[in-house]
Amino acid sequence: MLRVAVPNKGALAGPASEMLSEAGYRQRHESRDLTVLDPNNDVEFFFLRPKDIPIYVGSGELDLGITGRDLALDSTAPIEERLQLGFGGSTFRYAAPAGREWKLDDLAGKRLATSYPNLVRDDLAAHGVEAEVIRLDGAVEISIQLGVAEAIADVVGSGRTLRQHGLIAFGDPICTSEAVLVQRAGSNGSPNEREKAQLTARLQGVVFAQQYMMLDYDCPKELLEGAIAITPGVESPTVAPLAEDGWVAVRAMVARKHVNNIMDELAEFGAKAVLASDIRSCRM
Ligand SMILES: Nc1ncnc2c1ncn2[C@@H]1O[C@H](COP(=O)(O)OP(=O)(O)OP(=O)(O)O)[C@@H](O)[C@H]1O
Ligand SMILES: O=P(O)(O)OC[C@H]1O[C@H](OP(=O)(O)OP(=O)(O)O)[C@H](O)[C@@H]1O
Ligand SMILES: [Mg+2]
Repeated sequence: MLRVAVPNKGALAGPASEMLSEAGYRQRHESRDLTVLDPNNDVEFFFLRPKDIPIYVGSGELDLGITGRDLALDSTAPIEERLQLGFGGSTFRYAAPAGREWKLDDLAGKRLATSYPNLVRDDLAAHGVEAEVIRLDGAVEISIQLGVAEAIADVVGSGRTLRQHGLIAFGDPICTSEAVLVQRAGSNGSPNEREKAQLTARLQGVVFAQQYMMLDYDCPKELLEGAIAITPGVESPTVAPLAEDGWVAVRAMVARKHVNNIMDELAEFGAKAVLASDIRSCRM
């Protein structure tokens, strides 16, 4: 039986469970449940703190886990990314009081508060900056005001928390994060590889389905070549004859973020009845 770790709280918990449900797995109904057995799929899910998930997966006790790339990098556990899941996007950045220009070198000799001390120490070392790293559990943005640090390094989503505390991000992002499926480092080809590959493929199907849409349209035959250039699909589009002579129906997957531009372009080009629909899941 495959044993899989899922975030039990925080920004990643809801979307991770939704993605697993969409991929056909049983998820918990009670937020206090710490395990769920899915006998049909031969998987047991363990609901754990996202920060702890690299430890369980790195020890080999659990086969796969969902966590944030930033948390995975901060952990010293031997784990590797198997799949990017496309949600929980954030950047991890240095920040300090607004009102002056900050550069990375300005951190030399300063106290820097963070919940991700390893990630920060590695980045400071890579830039040759020596600063004192103060480890806090959360609410890091308030630490400067409270006098324990001169600067911070923290997760930035919308940027609202930084603004609210009069802070400004500076320097290149230390890390660009999203939710990732992780496994123990070097465990590809382990005895349960087939089961791990199946869960990975199912999640990949949902990730693709969320990032793509299906486009259908009618196209005059003489414009087909140009229309295919606009919607080349993933492999190549499906083209089928229409009852009316001189027309074909075209079906192709397009990236969700470009769908409206592509629909405008097709309509301008001479396509008719351009329809966009959601994809629930797929295997590529
Ligand atoms: N505001 C946000 N927007 C997007 N992703 C976020 C945001 N906050 C956190 N994350 C992501 O979620 C993960 C951290 O999750 P979470 O906040 O649940 O952990 P935690 O801070 O260790 O736990 P807690 O805050 O409950 O003590 C990281 O991968 C981070 O990049
Ligand atoms: O840029 P924003 O959209 O404002 O989000 C960023 C904030 O969200 C996270 O905090 P969380 O809610 O996890 O609380 P924590 O500080 O206790 O970890 C993160 O640590 C930042 O504080
Ligand atoms: Mg948090």
